[in-house]
Amino acid sequence: MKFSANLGFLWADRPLPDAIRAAHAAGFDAVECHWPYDFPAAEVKAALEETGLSMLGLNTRRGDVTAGENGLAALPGRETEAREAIDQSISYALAVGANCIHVMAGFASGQQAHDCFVGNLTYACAKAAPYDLTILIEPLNRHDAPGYFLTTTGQARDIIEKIANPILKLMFDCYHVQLMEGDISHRLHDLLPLIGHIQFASVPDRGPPDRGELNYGHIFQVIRDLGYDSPLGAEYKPQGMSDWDLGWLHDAQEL
Ligand SMILES: O=C(O)C(=O)[C@H](O)CO
Ligand SMILES: [Mg+2]
Repeated sequence: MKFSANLGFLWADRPLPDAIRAAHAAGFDAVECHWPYDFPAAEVKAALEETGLSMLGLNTRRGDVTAGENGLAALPGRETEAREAIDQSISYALAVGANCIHVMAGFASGQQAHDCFVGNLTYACAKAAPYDLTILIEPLNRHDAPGYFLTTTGQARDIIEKIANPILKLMFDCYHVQLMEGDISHRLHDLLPLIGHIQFASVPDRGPPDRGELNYGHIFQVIRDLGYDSPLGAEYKPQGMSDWDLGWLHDAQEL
């Protein structure tokens, strides 16, 4: 199996080009990031070319982070900013050769927020379609992101089916799904046609996948047996030296 290092959490203390080099040296097959916009795209692209890794995905910017914002796309009245953020993410993705853009919804609720999110995602799909990019939406769990608009795979499925554009897909983050809904194996099976990217971390501490309440040895095999062969995103937060032991990676790459 193949694995992507999420550089929003792994080697996050380094400039993004150096984090890409570290992920390559550690044996990852690909990388992905959160918000790369502080780093010149040319430097990121050069590090990708030097290592041979591809950048799988990046997120739209969150808005006013100092005010606690976590995305703009479901915020009624903020459509102009949300669409600028989408345009920015597409430009950056094209400049570095990234495949997927996660459009972040933000903290909101209700029908107006839903309509706003659908409108902005429809815009994102129309803008991204000529470039063979995938637009992702990701349910986040209520412990880490209380008040976030998108929280369950059912809600995401409804939105994806309503927009009905094949480039709009689900980011299935096993960590968030377990905290909100559980039943990971059945959900992976049922949602497979809608899934554009899979991420993972231990539950509940968001550490490496070789501990916690989920058995990733089993889940990785479920994913493999489903015929899903894109790299899986290691999106976890190492907290101590032992969390940097990548034995799990080398074992899982043999599956
Ligand atoms: O939080 C996550 O799981 C993500 O994947 C986002 O990209 C960052 O909020
Ligand atoms: Mg995630």
